[in-house]
Amino acid sequence: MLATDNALEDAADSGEITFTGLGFYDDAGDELAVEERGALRRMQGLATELTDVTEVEYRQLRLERVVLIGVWTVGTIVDAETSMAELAQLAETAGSVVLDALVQRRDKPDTATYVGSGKAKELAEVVRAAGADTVICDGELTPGQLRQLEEVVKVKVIDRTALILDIFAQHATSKEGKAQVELAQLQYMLPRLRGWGESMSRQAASGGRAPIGTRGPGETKIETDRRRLRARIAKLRRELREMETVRETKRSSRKRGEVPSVAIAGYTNAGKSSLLNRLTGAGVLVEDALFATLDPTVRRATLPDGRAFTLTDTVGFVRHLPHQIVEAFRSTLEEVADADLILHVVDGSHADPVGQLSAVREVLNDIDAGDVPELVIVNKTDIADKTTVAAIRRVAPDAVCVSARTGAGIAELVEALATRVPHPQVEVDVVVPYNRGDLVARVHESGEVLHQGHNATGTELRARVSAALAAELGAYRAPARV
Ligand SMILES: Nc1nc2c(ncn2[C@@H]2O[C@H](COP(=O)(O)OP(=O)(O)OP(=O)(O)O)[C@@H](O)[C@H]2O)c(=O)[nH]1
Ligand SMILES: [Mg+2]
Repeated sequence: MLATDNALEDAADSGEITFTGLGFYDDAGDELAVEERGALRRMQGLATELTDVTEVEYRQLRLERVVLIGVWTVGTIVDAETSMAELAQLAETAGSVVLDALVQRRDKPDTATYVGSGKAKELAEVVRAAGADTVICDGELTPGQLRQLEEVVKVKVIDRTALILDIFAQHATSKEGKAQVELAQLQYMLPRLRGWGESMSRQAASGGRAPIGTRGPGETKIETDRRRLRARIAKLRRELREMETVRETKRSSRKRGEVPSVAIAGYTNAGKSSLLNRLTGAGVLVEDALFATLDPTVRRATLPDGRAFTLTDTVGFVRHLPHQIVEAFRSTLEEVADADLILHVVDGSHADPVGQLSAVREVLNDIDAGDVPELVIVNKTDIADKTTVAAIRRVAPDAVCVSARTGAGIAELVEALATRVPHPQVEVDVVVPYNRGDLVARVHESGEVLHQGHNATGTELRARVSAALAAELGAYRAPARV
């Protein structure tokens, strides 16, 4: 385990630095957070009674008993199964019970009803027999496809993007996280908006434009909704920009300290938070659920040689992460793009870790983090099979194998970190007067001390430090030795 500061810098976006003694986040605290989350889920269905609700509200109603449907266009049957298993896991994370799952082999999804018309009828039958209230499709559907499939199956139809957005909405806790998710949801909803349970909007939905005479002062509900949505989007954008400024300030103050930063990234549920906990004893929420972590958590850690760095836990990635999410979370994801090193955690026990590796790299490129040095960590080696681990090592030969659960390989990981975390750039040889103890402390904190001694005028230090700190020390350069 790495040494950690007790005064840990908490959730980078809370707008303030919270000091969390290690006892604060103990195991019991984690359980509590998980329990609270469950309670939140159970409260989701309150709006079920509404009869005249907008599309936005309607899509947010509880998903309870669901049937999954997928179109399998490319790849092997195993790929199709992995994809459906992930959809099932996402659905369960959102709080639903998966009753059945169907896959259809097609060259491309049907333009009208996503699956072919015959399959849609079969799906309707399965839905009826199982008593399901929702169908979830394994892809992103057009508004038209959603509506037409709904007409056949007679229950609510949502797509994978909406499902992921729903999970994010349930898991967001910080003010910024909530605002980011809401923004993503509204952007998803806007083009899909249609009234629900109201004749005017029904007309609009089936006929496209509302008939002449129904516009103007007697504006249709859908138009009012659209206007309300746009206003809300603008407001959220403004608020997020302000929060971003706060985050920027904090990040640049961290940068000024010139402590190298390491970001933990990877597919959702890979064990990123577990690894952070294992490395720092930080007590970050770990849950066998997708997207357990949405807010970046920054911890300070020290390498065995005394060098300090920051370690950031981040939101997990997923195949085809909805672009609305990437957009909305761009500012938090920038923490990753700004890092000196990315620890790319991959779940060695998963069915397709190599696919996950490339899905994550795609998102990293998307957020301009493609050039940041990356160290692949194969996690869960306690339950992974050897051939899978070997397959990962073929695509990532430098990968370090660990188990965050048992602690196996963690010592090797710390060693790898020690060689990868960048060393301070400038060597200085100074005598710091005794009244500048603050400077000496900073050299110890962010630099590497090569030699320390004391003389009549002050503390003699030979050390490697950042360029910024070297400049501050410039006034105390040691007299040339004879
Ligand atoms: N067997 C085993 N399970 C692990 C290991 N590391 C993590 N897990 C489990 O994997 C699940 C996910 O762990 P998290 O640490 O929450 O994963 P994450 O990557 O932070 O997930 P998100 O924040 O949801 O993206 C939890 O149930 C952990 O207990 C490991 O080394 N071995
Ligand atoms: Mg996590």
